[in-house]
Amino acid sequence: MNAASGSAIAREMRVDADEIAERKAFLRLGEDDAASLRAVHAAIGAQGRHGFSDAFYAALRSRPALAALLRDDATVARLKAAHERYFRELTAGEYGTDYVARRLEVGVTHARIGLEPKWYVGAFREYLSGMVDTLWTHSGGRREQFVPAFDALLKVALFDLGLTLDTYIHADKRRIALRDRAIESSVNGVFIADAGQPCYPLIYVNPAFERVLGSTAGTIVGKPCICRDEVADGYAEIRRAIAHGTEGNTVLRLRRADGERRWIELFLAPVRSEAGAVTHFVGVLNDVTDRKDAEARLSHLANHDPLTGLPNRNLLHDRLAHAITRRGEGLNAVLFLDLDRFKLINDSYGHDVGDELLRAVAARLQHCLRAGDTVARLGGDEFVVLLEDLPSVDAAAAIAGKIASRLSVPVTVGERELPLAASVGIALHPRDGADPQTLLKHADTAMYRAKEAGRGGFCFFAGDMNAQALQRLTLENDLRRALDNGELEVFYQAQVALVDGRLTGAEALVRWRHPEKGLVPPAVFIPVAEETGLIVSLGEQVLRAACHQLATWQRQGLPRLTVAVNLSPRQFRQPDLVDRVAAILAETGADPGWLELEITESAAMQHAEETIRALRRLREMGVSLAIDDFGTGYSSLSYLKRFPIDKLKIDRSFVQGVPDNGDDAAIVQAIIAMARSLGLALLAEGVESAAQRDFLQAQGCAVAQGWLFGRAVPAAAFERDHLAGHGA
Ligand SMILES: Nc1nc2c(ncn2[C@@H]2O[C@H](COP(=O)(O)O[C@H]3[C@@H](O)[C@H](n4cnc5c(=O)[nH]c(N)nc54)O[C@@H]3COP(=O)(O)O)[C@@H](O)[C@H]2O)c(=O)[nH]1
Repeated sequence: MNAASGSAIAREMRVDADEIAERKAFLRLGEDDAASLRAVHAAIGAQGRHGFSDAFYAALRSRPALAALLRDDATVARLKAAHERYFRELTAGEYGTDYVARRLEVGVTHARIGLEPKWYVGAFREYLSGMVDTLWTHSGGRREQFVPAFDALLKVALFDLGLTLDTYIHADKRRIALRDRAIESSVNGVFIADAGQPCYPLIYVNPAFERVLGSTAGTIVGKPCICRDEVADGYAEIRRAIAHGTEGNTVLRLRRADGERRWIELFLAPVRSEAGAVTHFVGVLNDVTDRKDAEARLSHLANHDPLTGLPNRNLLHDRLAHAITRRGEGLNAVLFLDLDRFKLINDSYGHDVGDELLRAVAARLQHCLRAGDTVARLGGDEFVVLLEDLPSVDAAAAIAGKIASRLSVPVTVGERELPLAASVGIALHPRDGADPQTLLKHADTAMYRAKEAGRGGFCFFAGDMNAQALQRLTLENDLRRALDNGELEVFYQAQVALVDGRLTGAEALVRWRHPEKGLVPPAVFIPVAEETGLIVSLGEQVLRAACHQLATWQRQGLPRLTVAVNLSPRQFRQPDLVDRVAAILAETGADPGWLELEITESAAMQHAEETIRALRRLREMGVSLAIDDFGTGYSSLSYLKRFPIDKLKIDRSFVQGVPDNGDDAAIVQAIIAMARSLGLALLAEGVESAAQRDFLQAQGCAVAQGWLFGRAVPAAAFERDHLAGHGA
């Protein structure tokens, strides 16, 4: 209770004039009593002037419990002043509303400082006893004077005592009422459950509790607080707290009265009797559904790929770590997937199409796996599948095969049918690693091996792959240096007319003169260059060198010959390829009519329409065009007819089989017939024997290239071997 004025307290306690009159009447405190006291007032007042208060408070402070309350000298000084005032008023004979108000104020002050009624009553006795002697002396030992005065003093003292004790009761009531109103006004749901009954029935719930759970107190008070068979998540913590009589808190998924499921955070604490026994539980609860939803959204964002909704690297990592620690008999397989040629699709058709393709891949992967398997996207076109507790290596292979096969079916995006293929690398736990990083790294390494082995397949990790990966990295670094240091050289291999062995042209073939390793064959470094993108600058160096060379041969007055330069698929996909070729021709002064550009059949078919446009522009510049490795891809004849090309180069894998291998012979014959019907020139690659040469010539192939006519050699050797006597 705060320091309210006595009259305000009186109003609150309803101690008005009528109440005062009733109290006085019951005590028989009347005017004659007032007169008796007024008669002794002066004598008693004199007693108060002689250090009565000091002695009184010294007596009070001698009791340890009171000394603790009266430790503060300022408070004691204030109390003494009030006490002396009271002393003056007690026998003054005025016991109306002002007097009452002051008494109530004193009671409130006592209650506020924590002076319990027992101390107050005891102290009051001390106070009164001190007056008896004064009264007796003042009466001069006359009973008829002493008794009325003492009786009047007793009545006033009891009148005061009653008022003061009522202020204590009122202060308690007020405190309890405030607590009740605070609990009722709380925004947190509050309940009290009876700890002495089975299932701890609710005995009180506040309005916020009703709002949170959508039920009225009438329907839930008396109902069990913790259901006997409740096993839902979160209840265990509450059961534990109840069993140990301790505090507990948890978050529960509860169903509101209207059926809606909400997340409720609950704090529970035991309420103990004075003897320490748990008699009740008090609980505070809140609806934390919005917070939980936000947390769930954040956690989803942190753990999932926004494009496909699949788990991301984080979550994969967690699941993989969990799978590793789980003790099981089976194997865990990490499948690292990379889409073949995805970048090409993305670059050619735009990111929207690329995104659509990735979503389709995600859906296919999920479709062909069990619910317990994890499909994650790491970014770009990299996906990882985690298969837990597999019975055997074969099971991993079977699933990898299934994935590769499902991902080999083209995806339709809008009106486009996009070719699809994925290379899959597999690492097994525990065989290939004991932690997520190692397993992922090894699966990645195996994936590269799968890619090298031919796209659209899968490959298990093998112990020596890391060494190979390192070798490959070294090769890549060396190649970068080689490009800067001019370690690449262009060799030339002769192309001859079969009818008379006359030189018709040369193929420019790159060689790498490695400072330590010597001559490195292109089959070793071209795939690395292609994968890393270095092929673009490598290809340009070769084209520039070949154009310089042919410009030199032109200036030497040689009869016209074509110099064929390979264009890698990646180079061919460069949007400014045609401008680059034109710039190199201009820079070197080479005659475009002497230049032939070779693109592989598969590169040409990948983007047939774009290919046609690029080839047309090159053709318009006067450059001739050849399809390399013909027969190894799956050319669409309709496209082939539309390609503005001049020549087909029969792949050496077919040439090698002729004339003995019937299949190869049939293929070579079919290619020759096709070229003839399309009006295209022909060249057979890889002719090593006279028998091959004769067969090809007999079938109508006019020009060939191969070791039979000469290996690829530096320009000077080529001039010596093939151009001597022709002006070089
Ligand atoms: N993008 C570029 N690719 C290039 C470039 N230079 C070469 N390459 C490609 O590298 C692959 C291997 O080339 P290489 O080792 O030079 O092999 C070529 C010939 O040496 C070889 N050949 C020629 N005759 C014979 C023969 O009788 N037998 C036999 N076993 N091999 C022979 O064939 C290769 C030429 O192939 P192709 O280009 O398909 O005509 C190879 O794929 C090259 O294309 C470059 O500058 N850029």
